[in-house]
Amino acid sequence: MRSGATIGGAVWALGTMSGTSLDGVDAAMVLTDGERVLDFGPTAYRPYTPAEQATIRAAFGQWPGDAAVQAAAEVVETAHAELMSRFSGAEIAGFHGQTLAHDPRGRGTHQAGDGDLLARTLGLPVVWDFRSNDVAMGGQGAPLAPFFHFACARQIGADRPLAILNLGGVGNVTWIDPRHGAPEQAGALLAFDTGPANAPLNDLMQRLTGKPQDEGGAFAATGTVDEALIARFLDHPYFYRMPPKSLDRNDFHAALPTGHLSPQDAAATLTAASAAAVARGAEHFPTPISRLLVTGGGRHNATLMAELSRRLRLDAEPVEAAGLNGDMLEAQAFAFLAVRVARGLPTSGPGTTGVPALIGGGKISRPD
Ligand SMILES: Nc1ncnc2c1ncn2[C@@H]1O[C@H](COP(=O)(O)OP(=O)(O)OP(=O)(O)O)[C@@H](O)[C@H]1O
Ligand SMILES: CC(=O)N[C@H]1[C@@H]2OC[C@@H](O2)[C@@H](O)[C@@H]1O[C@H](C)C(=O)O
Repeated sequence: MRSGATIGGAVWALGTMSGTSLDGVDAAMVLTDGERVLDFGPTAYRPYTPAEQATIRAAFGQWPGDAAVQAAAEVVETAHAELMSRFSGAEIAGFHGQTLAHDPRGRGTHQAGDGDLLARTLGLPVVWDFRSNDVAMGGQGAPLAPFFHFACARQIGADRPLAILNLGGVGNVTWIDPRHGAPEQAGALLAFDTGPANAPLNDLMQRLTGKPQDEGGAFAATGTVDEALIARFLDHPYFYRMPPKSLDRNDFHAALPTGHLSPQDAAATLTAASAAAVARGAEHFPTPISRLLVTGGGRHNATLMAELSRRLRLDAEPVEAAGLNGDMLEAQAFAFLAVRVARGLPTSGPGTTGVPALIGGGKISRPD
C-alpha cells in the first residue's frame, strides 16, 4: 500500500461516518476488495460531547474560510483520531468527515476534517473528500452508500429487486436489482434522498418536551395524523423532481407547519410525513421491490416503521432481519468505498448521484 495506487485482493478497511444528526462518529471494519463484502469486522462509536456538538452546529451552512468551519474541523479530526486509533489491522481507512454544507448545483459540498492530518496521525492511507469530484462532474455528490448497498444485497443473497432505506436526519433510499453482476451496470441501481426523516420530529420533540427524540415513536403513537397537511407537504417541488436528487439538512424548513396541532398530533403528522415522502419516492422505483430493509436510527421508531409499512403496502424490516448492522452501515460503506477509490473503481454513477457517467471520487492521503 505504501507506493502502489491499487490493492490486489481483499483487505480490512476501516470506515467512519459522522452523520447529520450530530450524535457522534461511527467506525467499522470491512473485509473487501471493493466489489464484494467478504466479512464485517469490529465496530465502535464515539459520541460528541455537548460542547463539541455546539461547535459543529455553529458551522452548519458555512463554507471553508469561515472561522467556525475551522473550529468544527478540529473537533471532527480529534474525535475521529481518538476513535480510529482504537482499531488495529486495517490497511486503509475511509474518512467521510462531517457535512457542513451541501449545495451541489451552487457552491458545492463540504465535509469538515482533514484526511492528510488523519493519515499522519494514524499511520494509515486515508481516503477522504468522497463527494467533491462527483459534484464537479455534475452529480449530486450524494448518496454514496448505494454501491455498497449493492454489495450488501449480493452478500445477503438477494435475488430480486429490493430497497435499502436509511432513516437519519434526512432519508435516502437505494433501489437495487441484484440480478445485475455489478453496480456499474445500467439498471442495477437507483438512489436518491427521500425527504426529511427524523430531523423535523427531533426538532419538535426538543422544543415541546425537551427530549432529543421520540423514543420508540411512543409519543407520536398517541396522536392523530393530519392527512391534509401531509397532502400539502407532498406538493413540495422536491417530490416532483425525477431522481437522482439530494437534499441539504434544512431544505424542508417550514414545509411542515404544525403550530396549529396538539403536540401529539404534530409528532404523529411529522412521523407520517417522513413515511409519506418515502412512499412518494417509491413511485420512482423502476420495478416493485420484494423487500424494504431499513437502516439508520429511524428503524427504532415503531410508529415510523408502521407508517412505512402501511403507506408502502410492504413490511418495513430493520436491516438486522437480513443480518446487517443498521447502526454501522454508513461507516461500513465508507470502508468499502475507500477500497474502491484505492483500486480506481467508480463510486457513483447516473443512477446514484445523477453524474453523467460512472465516476470515482475521493483523495488518498498517505502517512509519508
Ligand atoms: N430508539 C429510538 N427511537 C426513536 N428514534 C430513534 C431512536 N434511535 C435513533 N432514533 C432517531 O434516529 C436519529 C439518528 O439516526 P442516524 O444515527 O441514522 O442519523 P445520522 O447518521 O446522523 O443521519 P444521516 O444519515 O442523515 O447523516 C435520531 O436523531 C433519532 O431521531
Ligand atoms: C451530503 C451528505 O452528507 N449527505 C448525507 C446525508 O445523510 C443521509 C443523506 O443525507 C445522504 O445523502 C448522505 O449520506 C449517506 C451516507 C450517503 O451518501 O449515502
